[in-house]
Amino acid sequence: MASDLVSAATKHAMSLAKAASLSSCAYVTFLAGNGDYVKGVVGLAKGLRKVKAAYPLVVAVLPDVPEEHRRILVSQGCIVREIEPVYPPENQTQFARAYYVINYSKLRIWEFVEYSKMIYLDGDIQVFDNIDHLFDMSSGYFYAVMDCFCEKTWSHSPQYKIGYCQQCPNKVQWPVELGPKPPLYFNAGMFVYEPSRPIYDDLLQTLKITPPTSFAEQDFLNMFFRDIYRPIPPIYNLVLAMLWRHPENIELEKVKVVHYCAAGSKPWRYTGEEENMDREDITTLVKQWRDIYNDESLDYKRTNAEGEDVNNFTAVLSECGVVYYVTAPSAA
Ligand SMILES: O=c1ccn([C@@H]2O[C@H](COP(=O)(O)OP(=O)(O)O)[C@@H](O)[C@H]2O)c(=O)[nH]1
Ligand SMILES: OC[C@H]1O[C@H](O[C@@H]2[C@@H](O)[C@H](O)[C@@H](O)[C@H](O)[C@@H]2O)[C@H](O)[C@@H](O)[C@H]1O
Ligand SMILES: [Mn+2]
Repeated sequence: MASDLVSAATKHAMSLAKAASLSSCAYVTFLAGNGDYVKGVVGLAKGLRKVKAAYPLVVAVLPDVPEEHRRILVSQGCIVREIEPVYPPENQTQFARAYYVINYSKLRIWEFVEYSKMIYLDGDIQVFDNIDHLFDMSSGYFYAVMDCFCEKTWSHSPQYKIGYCQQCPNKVQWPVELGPKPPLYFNAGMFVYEPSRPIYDDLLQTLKITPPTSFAEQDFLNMFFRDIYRPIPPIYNLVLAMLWRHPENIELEKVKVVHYCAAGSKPWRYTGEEENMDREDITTLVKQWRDIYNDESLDYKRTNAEGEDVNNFTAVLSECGVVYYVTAPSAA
């Protein structure tokens, strides 16, 4: 009995793996620790399913992500890939947020060369409209949405100190005495990129000789990809602070991707107490995230070639000790 199941599972996993390798695009996110960000990733997996994304969601997990969280992600149709941490050189830098040091591990996703193009999404992002078309953009560039420098998290920067922001470059001109205007700067919570072994090796080699800075891997990626960075519209990564810092640049009804990065905005731990968190647009966006997260109809249903629900199949397998991470053809 168990041996039949195992051979069936092997065949099933191999057919799915073959299907996944044919579709050389995928979404990818990053998960670290044993805390509640796993809820963000589950919400993202369900959101991609709701918009009928055509590609799987790969989750790059650090070794400290517990087995139970990995099972939850597999049960939601995710492809779970363990990565080793990446640390910046020894430094005295004060990161904008202390935990940013773990975000350098995101660089491992350049090693996922079985995919020709990937869209990286932070675990605190939700996709409310299909964005598969972004995979069709010209290759050879790094696509991401421009960030905003107006939040207190930027108070260390010359931009913040003089009130300059790339979102409104004519409001406060960049003073000549500060030298050339800073190049366009992207938010690293969402980007379209091409995995590549040579670029991966170059990233890690370059990191070894690059002193860390406040926004950790985001600063590093902006420096590294400066020459091929192409801005894409903010509808693809609404950094929430834009709603109160640059509302003139945002048409909320057209936004496809929301990034819950403002302090206090993580939907799975939202209380509404922090600054700006009582805004109607924020409470609405948090509810929209929670509606998806709590929608059981969006849970992943594993089916075989005959379309039969095989969820119990996975459960039975795990009972007889066979735990495998099925590479599903699509998390959606
Ligand atoms: O404890 C943590 C902190 C961060 N992350 C991952 O790292 C990303 C970047 O961190 P965060 O989104 O909190 O930064 P922000 O965009 O809010 O500055 C998160 O979205 C998660 O994917 C994680 O998995 N566990
Ligand atoms: O490790 C650095 C992080 O830097 C970025 O977050 C920041 C940035 O967006 C600021 O502009 C905001 O003011 C701030 O709130 C927000 O946390 C990325 O979202 C995240 O993925 C990660 O790269
Ligand atoms: Mn984020």
